[in-house]
Amino acid sequence: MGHLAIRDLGVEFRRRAGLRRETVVGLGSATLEVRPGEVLALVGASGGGKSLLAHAVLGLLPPNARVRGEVRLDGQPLDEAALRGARGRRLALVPQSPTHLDPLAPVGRQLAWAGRRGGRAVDVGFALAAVGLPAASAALRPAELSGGMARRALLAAALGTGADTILADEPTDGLDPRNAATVLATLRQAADAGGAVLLITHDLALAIPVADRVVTLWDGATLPAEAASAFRGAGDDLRHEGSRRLWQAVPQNGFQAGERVGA
Ligand SMILES: Nc1ncnc2c1ncn2[C@@H]1O[C@H](COP(=O)(O)OP(=O)(O)OP(=O)(O)O)[C@@H](O)[C@H]1O
Repeated sequence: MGHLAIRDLGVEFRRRAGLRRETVVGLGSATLEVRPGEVLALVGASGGGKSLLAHAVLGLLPPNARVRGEVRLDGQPLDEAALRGARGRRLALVPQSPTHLDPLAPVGRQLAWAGRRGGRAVDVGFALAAVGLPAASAALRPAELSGGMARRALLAAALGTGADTILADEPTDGLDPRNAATVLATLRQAADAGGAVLLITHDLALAIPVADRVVTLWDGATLPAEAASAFRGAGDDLRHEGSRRLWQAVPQNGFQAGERVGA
């Protein structure tokens, strides 16, 4: 059972600007909890820090990053040693960029590696079918995959680890509606099997049908979670003004081009 708790997580970068050094805030402050058996959607505008949150949890930030805050897995602090043990076993990332696949290895082999990292044998054909990929894609190298196929291969690899806590960063980006639905259904199944799934997306409308709760990243900080079912009608069941504004801004609710959310 996965239970991921993040408290006041912030990320800054140190960089040189001419002769000066400056600090850039990538993620202001994020607090959220992903419980076993749920899909928690983290939504927010592009550049808000959603990917940084996932990378900070997994310890994948570059050396010039400074991370503040607390991350716990099943109540235990996820410090460096705990992370080494959990990454690829308890905790898996579906990265946003398909470049995370090894360019030289066939997909099937990469799925088998992922399983081995998690201490299990992967049925490659089954893992591919679960994300809507044909069995023949096991023999293909990443360069032979379409962008959408590569994205689904990344999801298959993350699930192949058997991790009970999955952080999926824009997993439907670039997918047609049918394949996006397959990916979301697969994540839902992982949660229904007891896993904790953090679904990171800029697309609130896409997240609502699959998520149990939704956390909005607003101006660099998270709003308290809302029930996904509260995003309906005029948004009267939503508890926070920021959530209401986000809901009113989705195209289905008559968002006008040029309107600015939060203005
Ligand atoms: N290595 C880095 N050095 C400096 N700034 C960075 C670095 N990585 C990310 N940032 C900045 O941090 C902010 C948040 O980036 P992040 O990739 O987390 O956004 P996001 O919400 O995932 O957006 P998107 O949905 O477009 O991927 C951005 O302003 C980005 O430019």
